[in-house]
Amino acid sequence: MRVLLAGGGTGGHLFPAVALAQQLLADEPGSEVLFVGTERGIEARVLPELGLPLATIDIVGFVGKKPVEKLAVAPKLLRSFRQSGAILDRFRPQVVVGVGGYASGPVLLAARWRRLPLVIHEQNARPGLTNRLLGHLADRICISYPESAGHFGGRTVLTGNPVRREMTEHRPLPDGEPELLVFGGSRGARAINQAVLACLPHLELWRGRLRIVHQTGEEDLEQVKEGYRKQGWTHAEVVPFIRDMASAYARAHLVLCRAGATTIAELTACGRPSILVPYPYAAGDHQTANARSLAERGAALMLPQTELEGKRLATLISDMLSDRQRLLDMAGAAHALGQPRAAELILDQCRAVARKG
Ligand SMILES: CC(=O)N[C@H]1[C@@H](OP(=O)(O)OP(=O)(O)OC[C@H]2O[C@@H](n3ccc(=O)[nH]c3=O)[C@H](O)[C@@H]2O)O[C@H](CO)[C@@H](O)[C@@H]1O
Repeated sequence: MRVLLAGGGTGGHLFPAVALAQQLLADEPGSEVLFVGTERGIEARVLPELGLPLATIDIVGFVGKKPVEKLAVAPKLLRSFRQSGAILDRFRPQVVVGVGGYASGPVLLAARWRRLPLVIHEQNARPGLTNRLLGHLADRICISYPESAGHFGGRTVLTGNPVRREMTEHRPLPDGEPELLVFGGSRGARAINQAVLACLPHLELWRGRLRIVHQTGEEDLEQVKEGYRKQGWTHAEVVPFIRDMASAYARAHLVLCRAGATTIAELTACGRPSILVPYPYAAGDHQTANARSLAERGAALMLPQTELEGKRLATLISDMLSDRQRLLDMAGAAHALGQPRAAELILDQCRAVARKG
């Protein structure tokens, strides 16, 4: 099957598309995939490293702009629509899959113009703007949470949110010295970075015993590195971005992170206990809804950002790492919520609507 995957911008949109490409290439070795995104999106950094092909279009975001600025965006939208058409005519996909993020908009519109079959994947319980606007054009809408069906009318299929292949293998909680994985979605989270530095003085008993792997995002890297160094936590690994998240999850006894939909899908696929700090400004506060769905099932602890403070955080981390049975129970509850067949189910929908030939 020849599949065009449109969208990205952030990891939460891109990595489910990577999961689909990996599954398709494994199931049908003769198949072809092409991603369409932007030069500025995470896809331009990540896909070449994975050996997956990317075509780019020029597009800028619409949301949050003033009316005058929106007008200025109009010619760019037209150009991105033409660029998308040219890419579609060259690649001639049998099906186009939109994974959300504004780059998927013009591609899906240009594909519908050419009467190509369209499948949309929505990662969140509350759908993003692009998917809401384009939902009525799609042949199938694959959703990750039953709640989002209401936003799309009919044509939805509950598939779950697929995770990259290397994360689908469940690995039990490791033995040995404890390891804490800290990350703030695909771009890092300043509030988490600062809270972790503020909690170190309250984790004195753990110094030298607890290994921390901390993704900061690009902007805060130096400041966070300096914070660990000043406080004598010399064995923390502080990086702007983690390429091999599967290994990072596998080594972790506890994860401190945001509650983006793809992060949640990975925590449940890998079966890892977590402290979730929802990003409070996400559209419709959807990260709180994501976090709550795990917390209510004993699969995570939710810590609202308003309560994120050094001493409190240190107490939570310390209490959890001291109680292996609690970690194991939480890991088990998380794993029970995983959706290991999500990629296969979405590809089944693609096959059902794909053009022949
Ligand atoms: C602020 C905001 O609105 N964020 C949204 C965005 O988040 P964001 O892009 O942060 O998405 P998620 O938290 O869902 O996923 C992050 C992804 O990046 C990967 N990763 C992260 C850090 C790292 O160092 N290396 C790495 O590979 C993770 O493994 C995961 O695959 O898209 C998600 C999916 O639509 C939404 O649910 C989030 O609410």
